[in-house]
Amino acid sequence: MTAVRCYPGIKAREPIGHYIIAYHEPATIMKIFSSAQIKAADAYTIAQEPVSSLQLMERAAEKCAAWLDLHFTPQTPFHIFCGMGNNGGDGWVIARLLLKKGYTVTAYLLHHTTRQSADNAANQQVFREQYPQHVRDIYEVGDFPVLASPCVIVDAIFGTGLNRAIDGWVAGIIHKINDQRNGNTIVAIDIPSGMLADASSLHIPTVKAHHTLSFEFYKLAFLMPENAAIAGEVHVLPIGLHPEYITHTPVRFHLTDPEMIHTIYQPRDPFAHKGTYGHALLIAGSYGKMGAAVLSAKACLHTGAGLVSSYIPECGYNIMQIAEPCAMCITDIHPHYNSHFQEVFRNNETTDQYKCIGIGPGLGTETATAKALEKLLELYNRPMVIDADALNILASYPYLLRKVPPGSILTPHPKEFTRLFGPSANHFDRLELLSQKAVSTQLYILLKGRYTAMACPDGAVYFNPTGNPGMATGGSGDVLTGILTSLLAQGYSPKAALLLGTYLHGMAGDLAAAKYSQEAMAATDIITCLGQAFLYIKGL
Ligand SMILES: NC(=O)C1=CN([C@@H]2O[C@H](COP(=O)(O)OP(=O)(O)OC[C@H]3O[C@@H](n4cnc5c(N)ncnc54)[C@H](O)[C@@H]3O)[C@@H](O)[C@H]2O)[C@@H](O)CC1
Ligand SMILES: [K+]
Repeated sequence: MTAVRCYPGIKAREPIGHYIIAYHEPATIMKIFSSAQIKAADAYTIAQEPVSSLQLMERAAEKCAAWLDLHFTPQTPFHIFCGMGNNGGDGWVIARLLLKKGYTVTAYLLHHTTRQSADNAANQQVFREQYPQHVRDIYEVGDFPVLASPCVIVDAIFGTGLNRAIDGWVAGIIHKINDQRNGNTIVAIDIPSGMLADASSLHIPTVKAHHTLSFEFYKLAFLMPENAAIAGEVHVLPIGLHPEYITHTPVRFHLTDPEMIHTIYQPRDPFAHKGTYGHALLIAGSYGKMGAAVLSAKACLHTGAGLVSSYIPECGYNIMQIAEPCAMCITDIHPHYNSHFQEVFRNNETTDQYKCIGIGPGLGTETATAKALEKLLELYNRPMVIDADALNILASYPYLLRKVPPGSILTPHPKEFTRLFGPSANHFDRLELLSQKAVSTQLYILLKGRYTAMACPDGAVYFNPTGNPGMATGGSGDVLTGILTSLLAQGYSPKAALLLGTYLHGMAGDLAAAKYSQEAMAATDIITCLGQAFLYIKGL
């Protein structure tokens, strides 16, 4: 069983494999709520709607049972491990519903506490009365059953109510479940047991699920690279939590979605001329790395900038003119690297001419390049896009960061981020650091990854859902720099350019993977597919 992301008009479907991916209803899951907020949404729904907590649990379990029934057949035996809280309550209901559908089910109760939630107790009682021969009790690791493969293990031990690391014999049960991974399928209900929704679960015992059926929302933990091997494929199941709570509750973390991106996208003016959509300048390339300059210039053009100029070392002149005839070229006096690009901005006229500068792809970190960057930052005051070696220069001369024009976009990958801002103990700490730095510098900082995180100067962080591992290849980042520079040059605000550009980049990558495969696609294919991505976003 594999998850696929598909777009209209794309016939080939590329499995995304073990990466986290969700089927979702965008309007409801755009916000990432904390465990406390999810609990409050639950309570709000029960208070506002004619629905009891037991009915809500039944609704959630019905969604899970329907998902399981869609993906498995009654020939596959189910082993459902229930804890004492409401996650375990879900487990009892799922067990009952699957038995009704003709599945072979055994439900196990882990006696990890004497305090059972009321809804768990009610549903356990119903189950024990109806199916007494289908229940086993677990008091210690030795009670773990011998399971015949292939089977489905449903993890309903702990949900979002977990408040500390699992220890003792319950941790032993978690390890026993994980020992069954090969040849069986592990499906976690709401969140893999042991995983904390809002904090790092590094080095603590967690169920390692193949699939997670998450209620209504993504949890922040699912977006963290450190958890990719724990949650497996995440499937968000709407359970009808109250839309008013969802709409009105403020959150720091968001996931961008197609509808949101569609509202950001601005159709072109029918009376437009090439001056309408700005003149972008890309300062890039050095000897041996001219490809980076070409890729960023091409991506910039294919994202709609009116004019694109490429500032490159002398050695790259022919390469650029031949590879991209639509771009204009300015060459540096140095044959192999860029050393005097600040001289383009001798007067206000040239500063006005370039609506946005993108700097960094293949730039190199020569001292002369660093000096030119410092002078450029003193002369140019519009938001710019800073990537790759330009970021490495900022990391080597940290005082330069204060000179970057407010509203600029930095696009580090994790190693560049660490060089710039230092290491973090885990990905939650890194996310906090990312957000703090965006606030303190008043810059937009995009941290590349499976779910690229985009931190804004107001403290909000947006995660981008598009993209695939085929994009983990040289040149993808150069393409992103070109896209972002293009959108800024066209007059999009930095935030709009950031959200739209990153989404487009990932979507074009998904389209390229669907067409050529994740393995065979190259960064040039991302550029080729930008047109189709635009058409998709426009047509929504
Ligand atoms: N919020 C919602 O919208 C809904 C939530 N439901 C379920 O309710 C779950 C949350 O339920 P609860 O708040 O009851 O919490 P859980 O079911 O996650 O479990 C909490 C239980 O574990 C114990 N516990 C906590 N940390 C522990 C540790 N480290 N070691 C051992 N025991 C520990 C607690 O004392 C309590 O008994 C969700 O994950 C979801 O599965 C669904 O039933 C319906 C709707
Ligand atoms: K669980």
